[in-house]
Amino acid sequence: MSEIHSFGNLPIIAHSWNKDRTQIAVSLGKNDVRIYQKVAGKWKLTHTLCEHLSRVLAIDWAPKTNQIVTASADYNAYVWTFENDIWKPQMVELQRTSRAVCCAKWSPEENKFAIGSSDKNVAVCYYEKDQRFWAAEMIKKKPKSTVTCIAWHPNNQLLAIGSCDYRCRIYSAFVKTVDEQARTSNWGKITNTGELLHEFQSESGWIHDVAFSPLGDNIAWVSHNSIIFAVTADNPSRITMEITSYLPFRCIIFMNESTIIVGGHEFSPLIYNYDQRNGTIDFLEKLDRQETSTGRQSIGRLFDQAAMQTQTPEPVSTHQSMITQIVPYQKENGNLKEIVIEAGQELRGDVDETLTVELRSGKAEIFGTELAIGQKYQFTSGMKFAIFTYWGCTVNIISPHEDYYVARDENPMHIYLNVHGMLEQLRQKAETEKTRGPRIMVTGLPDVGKSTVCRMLVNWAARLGRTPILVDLDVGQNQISIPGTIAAMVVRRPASVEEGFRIEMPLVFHYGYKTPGENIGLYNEIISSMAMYVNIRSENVEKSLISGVVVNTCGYIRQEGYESFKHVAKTFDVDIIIVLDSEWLSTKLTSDLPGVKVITLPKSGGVVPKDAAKDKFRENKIREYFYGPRNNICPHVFTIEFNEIKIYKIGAPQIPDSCLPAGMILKNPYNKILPIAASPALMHHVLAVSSSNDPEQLLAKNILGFVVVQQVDSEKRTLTLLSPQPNVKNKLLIVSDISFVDMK
Ligand SMILES: Nc1ncnc2c1ncn2[C@@H]1O[C@H](COP(=O)(O)OP(=O)(O)OP(=O)(O)O)[C@@H](O)[C@H]1O
Repeated sequence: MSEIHSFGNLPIIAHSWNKDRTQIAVSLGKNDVRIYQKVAGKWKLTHTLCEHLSRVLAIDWAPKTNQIVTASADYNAYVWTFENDIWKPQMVELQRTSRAVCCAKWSPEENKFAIGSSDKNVAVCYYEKDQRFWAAEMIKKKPKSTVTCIAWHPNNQLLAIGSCDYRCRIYSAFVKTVDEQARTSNWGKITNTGELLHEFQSESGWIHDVAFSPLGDNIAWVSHNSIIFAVTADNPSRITMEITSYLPFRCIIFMNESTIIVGGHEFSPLIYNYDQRNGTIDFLEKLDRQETSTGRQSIGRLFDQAAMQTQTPEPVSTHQSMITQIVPYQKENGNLKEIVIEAGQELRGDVDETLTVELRSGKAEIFGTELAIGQKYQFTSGMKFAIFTYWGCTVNIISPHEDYYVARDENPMHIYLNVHGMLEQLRQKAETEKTRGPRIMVTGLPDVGKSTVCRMLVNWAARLGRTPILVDLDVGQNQISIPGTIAAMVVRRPASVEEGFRIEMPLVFHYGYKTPGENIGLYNEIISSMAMYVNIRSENVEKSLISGVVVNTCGYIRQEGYESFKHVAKTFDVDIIIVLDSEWLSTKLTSDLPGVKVITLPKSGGVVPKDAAKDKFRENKIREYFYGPRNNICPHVFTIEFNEIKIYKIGAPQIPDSCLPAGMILKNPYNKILPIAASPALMHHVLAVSSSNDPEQLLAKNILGFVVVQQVDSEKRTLTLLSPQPNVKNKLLIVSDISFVDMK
């Protein structure tokens, strides 16, 4: 789809948009720059910038600082600042430039810009605050001919230029005065301004335009001989080129890391794909889908008398003449930002739509999982993350929103790391003394980061080759299994940044509710069963014994909840209790559990109550169970007869003794195993498939998996089930209070 904006009949030599695309600055090949503003859907000329004495060849409007740089054939460049409804010019001090200034571009951070000129000069310009003028640092190793184009690397410190000596060069554009420190780059070490890092030889065409990809890993340029060139930072010695049969190209941009758009004398923008791995550039499509190449025809017609005489009507094309420049109008993937995170700081994100993170240099981790350099991690709506760096790092973030920030507040990560250090010492001691490794329970009020601390502790342990057992007793938001269960697993490798733990052979017990308070007796009983299995595993596998156990709890601390904490501590025989952000709780636990070491830790400022998001989280967790973390699994839907399965409910309602038949005493109703008949009341409920064949053992045995009731046909006496398996592995099912409506 194309939109046409018209600014008269003269060719547009250069143009640049303001930040929100409501204004545009154009050069129509004269010595002025015209600024148009959209008023009631029409472009209205609002300002004319008159200071140049000759043709304006380049314009760049810095979106954030709202400054415009213009370059002209009058050998000058000006920076225009908008004050009191007037654009005020200030000349740039380009002392050694005595030919036309052909190109000018702001750096991504807009604290400097670069210009290129016909007398082979390239200058990086910045504002001298003390003396209040725009100074220029000239690049010494200059090209051997006119500098025609400039592109900035997203890291703000590398500059690519193309020139008429058929070469494309990458220079360091680090300027001491404005750049705090030199950044790392995958194109080589950045040092002083003008250091030449790469020189790429093109065939034999003047280079008209050059571009870096959004992440800066690739560079591409076009030359007058209709060739597209591209190089990737991973292999800078290999220049990929595509010799095309089109008319010469004048401009090039990257849409993403591999998609390139070129334009020029052909009238229509063309899309190509650059495959860095295979070293190929392949044509994809014409953006302006014309049947015939209008540029070729009109040029042909200039020399073709016969054609002129017959006066064939000019074919209609969106572009009626050469394409001089391509500028992104609306970015599909939001803005890319390079962010430097200082040592000990955390970058936190609460994702609105989608967000991509890439570690460019240094070391960093997300909740204890190390990030790999160059790998892109994607987060979707509602996800939270925190990138912590112990040594300092640089990351690229692509997000359509500003849904991330670098936290400057006091960060408890060092304290958490110290706890990990202490646990590791205990493991080493256990290893030498052939005893048991540490068993930790993490408690606290709701939403203080308990699950996150557990995740970090087991991730750090796994990174050292340990295999701790993670036990998650959080029935509302279990990290291992679906809501309404408690679960345990051996952690052999750190959790995936995007998908969490890789769940291999988890041990899962059915509970059936999202808070322990719904049936605290049942909750405590299944905790006892779980503890028994975990103890057996630890005692029988030496590595597990040494690596220890990390138990996550619910934030349920009412009277019975507190008693439940003590029950957990006793059944799992924990040595250390970590209490997050609650002096009251740690004091009480210290006095009630004298043999256990209680440590109080602060909560992270990044943890925020997620009440509204909890239901969404639960729904996502169940969806993930059936459809996979990336929606890449296709579950089964099948029908089963009522008599093929037996459904049970655990826990009878508490009935006052006065309501029971005389003499009858209802003992422990919380763990009563009640057979129930299949009925429409089961619709959308999760059913846990027990590993037991004996109904009496339903409480003591673990769960094999889950199904969801999608339909109940009382007439045909059938149930339609959503299931990860094509059948139900066992015939005894336990109904859960948790439901899932499959909207897919
Ligand atoms: N440092 C951090 N920066 C940003 N977000 C964080 C940080 N630590 C944790 N979070 C996020 O805060 C939310 C709450 O954390 P978490 O689930 O660990 O708390 P909890 O105490 O276990 O909650 P609950 O009581 O519901 O079990 C989660 O979405 C988690 O990803």
